[in-house]
Amino acid sequence: MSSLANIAIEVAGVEKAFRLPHEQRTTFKEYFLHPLRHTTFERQRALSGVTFAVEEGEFFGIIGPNGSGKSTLLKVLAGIYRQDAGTVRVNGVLSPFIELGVGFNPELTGRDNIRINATLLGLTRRQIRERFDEIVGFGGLERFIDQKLKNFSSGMQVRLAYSIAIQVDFDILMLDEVLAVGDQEFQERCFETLAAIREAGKTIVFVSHDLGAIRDHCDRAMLLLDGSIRAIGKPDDVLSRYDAIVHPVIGART
Ligand SMILES: Nc1ncnc2c1ncn2[C@@H]1O[C@H](COP(=O)(O)OP(=O)(O)OP(=O)(O)O)[C@@H](O)[C@H]1O
Repeated sequence: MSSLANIAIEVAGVEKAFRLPHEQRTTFKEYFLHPLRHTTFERQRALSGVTFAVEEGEFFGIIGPNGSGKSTLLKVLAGIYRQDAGTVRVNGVLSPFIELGVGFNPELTGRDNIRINATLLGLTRRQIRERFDEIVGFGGLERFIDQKLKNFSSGMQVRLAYSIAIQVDFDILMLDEVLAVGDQEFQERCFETLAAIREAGKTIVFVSHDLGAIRDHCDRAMLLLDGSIRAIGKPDDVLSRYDAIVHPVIGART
């Protein structure tokens, strides 16, 4: 393991569960028969004993089936959720890039949304002015920028959100399944920017169901299953493990 100075993210023994309410009374009759019966809660475990580290400058991929805990983990890293147990250490400025388009207002134009979203992400007025054309240009949104956001397709909204987010100064960029809705050409340009971000020594944590992208771009990958780490290492090895777990019968035949 590298010295701590080279570690961007260090996670040790992280646990996270959600409380899911169960309403016991569903009808008026039940309400009158059992007026004191309360809502009960079921604990939904989302992360269990999660321990790993990401080195500075790494392009680190996280994969796993739906509901395996990937987004919860990113939200714990970002401090949006507090873990129930364990420690999280983040060395450097984390991009607030967790769910694209947070703060977007569908009733406002693309132009106004850039101003608001970029302000929320920490850019000054002057930075927004200076970087405005680059944001619009990267998103290829020149023709749409004065239209209301509700008229943007979901792909266009993602283009806009991504274009703003990469203008924010950060050391660690977290992407949660955000490129999936972009078209092929936009995705390729995004991966070019990600390569440049990495060249600049910054760290990228990339959650995706696009296993090809994980294989092609990540230095290392991690497989989450039911909130636990099932594999971590070279993308090819982790993808094989994923395949063996998700398609065990096929895996057994090959
Ligand atoms: N806010 C929440 N309240 C209650 N349960 C939640 C909440 N967020 C996530 N969960 C539960 O935690 C588990 C992990 O969910 P999470 O969204 O982290 O999975 P994921 O791997 O990101 O899934 P996906 O690939 O579908 O995006 C799931 O069982 C989910 O139902």
